[in-house]
Amino acid sequence: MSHSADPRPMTSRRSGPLKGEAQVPGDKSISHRALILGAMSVGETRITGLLEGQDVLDTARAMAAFGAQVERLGPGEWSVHGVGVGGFAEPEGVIDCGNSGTGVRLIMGAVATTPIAVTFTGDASLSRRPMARVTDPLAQFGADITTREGGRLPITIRGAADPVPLRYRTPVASAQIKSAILLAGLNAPGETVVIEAEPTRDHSERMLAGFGAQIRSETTEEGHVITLTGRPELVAQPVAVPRDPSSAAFPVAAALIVPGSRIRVPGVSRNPTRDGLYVTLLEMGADIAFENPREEGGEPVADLVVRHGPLKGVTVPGERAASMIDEFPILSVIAAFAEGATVMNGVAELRVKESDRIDAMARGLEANGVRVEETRDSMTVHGMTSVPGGGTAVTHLDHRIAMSFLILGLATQNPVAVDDGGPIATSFPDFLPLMQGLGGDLG
Ligand SMILES: O=C(O)C1=C[C@@H](OP(=O)(O)O)[C@@H](O)[C@H](O)C1
Ligand SMILES: C=C(OP(=O)(O)O)C(=O)O
Repeated sequence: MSHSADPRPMTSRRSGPLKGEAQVPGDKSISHRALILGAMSVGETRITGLLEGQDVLDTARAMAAFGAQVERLGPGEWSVHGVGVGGFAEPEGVIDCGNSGTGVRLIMGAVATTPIAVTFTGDASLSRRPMARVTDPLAQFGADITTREGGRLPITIRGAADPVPLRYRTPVASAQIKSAILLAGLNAPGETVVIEAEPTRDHSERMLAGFGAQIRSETTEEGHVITLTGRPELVAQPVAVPRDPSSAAFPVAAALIVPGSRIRVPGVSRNPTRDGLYVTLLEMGADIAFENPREEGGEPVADLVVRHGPLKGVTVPGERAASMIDEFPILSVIAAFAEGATVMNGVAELRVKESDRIDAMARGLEANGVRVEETRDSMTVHGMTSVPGGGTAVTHLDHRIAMSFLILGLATQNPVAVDDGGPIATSFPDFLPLMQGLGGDLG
């Protein structure tokens, strides 16, 4: 929900060794998709391990507004009785997606081929983010779409009564664009095809197949090609949401930079399309063991055991960016403690997230004594043996910026403050108690 809550300043301080087990929340990407696909299915979808962050709660509310029966049965346990593909009813009010790019872009896709009129809104951050990347292809299905100037929210979509399928090459590596098109393609006759230059997170493809859609992915000379056959009957499925590797990155980072730490983070998704941070950390020399590798809810998972140790700077190739796109803010914090420079290439997309994450990280790190260089699509962090801290980071309604700087302060000489930790609740509501439980001095 968009709300203008008062800012919640938070501070973190140099801490003793972090110890114990970090039970991080359910994966945010899979949680949104479980609710949306549940709502587009026939029958009851039971979800366990759902992330109960504000982004996902906003998606749950939207599904109820379209006529699905959405019920919370217990912590992380939800039931969705769907209305079937093409079965969404016109909602009475606007659909407010709060802070969530995934929520608004996927739901816009899901309504674009159903003949209902829906107006979407979001908070100040979401209202600044580009939406034409999704509304342009959705219009090609036959939807009638009006946006605020510059393709921004609020947006009204009148879904196509007689949709035509689409063949579309995505202009930027984005699972949200791909997923919006696939969800729209569900109610278009024939084959909808998405072509991406670099593979992006594949949860939509895995889950659509699990719900009974005919979908295939192949790598051709055109790129990574996903083909969906429209008008399936989606069949309700139990969904066990694995723990979020993007949330796990915060306690993992803390253990890597606070001397003497050793923590365990159980049940984290190791989906290869989400694994780039962990590949990078191993290259930096991080001491991370992946124990008990197994399959849970259709995703590879493992228990992470992380120990503090020396790290060295590396160059992260641009081709890896999509598989760790949300982890660059926390990587730039880890990089501040590595020997030498860490160069992050091909990261222009960071400029259109909840905030301009290159700018937010660069300014915040500089305020804490770390040297950073940036270009339009790269960032270089110069590591140091002792990081001064003592600064305040501006978080710009961005949960990952807030969490990244609070982790920084656990290992700096002086405390690190953030102007507003409120947005952390969008993706990791128990971040503070979880980090305090490991021994972190923050709040
Ligand atoms: O599809 C998804 O669930 C997501 C895709 C990514 O966004 P883009 O598609 O804009 O890269 C990522 O940053 C976001 O947190 C979640
Ligand atoms: C970019 C993110 O989310 P979204 O695009 O869904 O707002 C994120 O969680 O880092």
